[in-house]
Amino acid sequence: MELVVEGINKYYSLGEQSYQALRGVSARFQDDGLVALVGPSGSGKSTLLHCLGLIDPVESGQIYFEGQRIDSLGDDKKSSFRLSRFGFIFQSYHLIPTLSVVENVALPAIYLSRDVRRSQSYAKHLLERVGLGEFNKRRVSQLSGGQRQRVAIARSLVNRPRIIFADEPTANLDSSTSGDVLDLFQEIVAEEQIMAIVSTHDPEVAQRANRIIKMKDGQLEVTQ
Ligand SMILES: Nc1ncnc2c1ncn2[C@@H]1O[C@H](COP(=O)(O)OP(=O)(O)OP(=O)(O)O)[C@@H](O)[C@H]1O
Repeated sequence: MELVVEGINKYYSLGEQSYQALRGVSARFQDDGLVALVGPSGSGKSTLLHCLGLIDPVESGQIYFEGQRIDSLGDDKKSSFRLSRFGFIFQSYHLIPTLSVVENVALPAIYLSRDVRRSQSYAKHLLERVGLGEFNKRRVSQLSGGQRQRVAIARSLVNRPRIIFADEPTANLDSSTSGDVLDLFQEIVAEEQIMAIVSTHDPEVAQRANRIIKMKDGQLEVTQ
């Protein structure tokens, strides 16, 4: 699959001033497997992931998925596009503590108005896949960090996405747990032929990547 960005600019307003976090970013991703987005703190990695994943709007420039322009979709179309094609994994998991593990995993499917029972049954299958089959009914607060990130991986897969955006997925994990979570993630991404764009400071992620993209001051520095 192909994701193309052309000249995107993103500003944050800071009181009366504005700060330009992305400066004319252009890139083409095509069946790239695991892509690592690296660069110093504040260089714009999270901002770029949020914009590519249609979580945040861009001020100018265009984003195309399989040739279709997606940044200019209306709000409803944008969110159903995002839910059905993209999955997300965050540094601090973003799981809902009042829901059970299986309910968390099924949630993006429920948001797409999919059948609740079928969504939960697929969620259970995904939890087996990430090694948490026995934890379906637990609350998220009863899980370790590594287990929470496995739940988040399962959740990112529930709508069978084409692209997963992961924002520093191992930043809160110790190195041995990170290694295990990355092994699993890498395996699933390859099996399902999903493209994964991962922002990271973790050299282990970069080592595993099929492609490394470097950011500096809101721009792409070097692509390989
Ligand atoms: N909501 C916001 N409001 C104002 N400025 C922001 C906001 N979010 C990010 N920024 C600024 O935009 C720039 C890019 O931030 P971003 O979080 O994308 O960087 P990053 O490369 O992901 O950093 P890190 O590696 O520390 O996570 C930074 O200068 C940051 O201070």
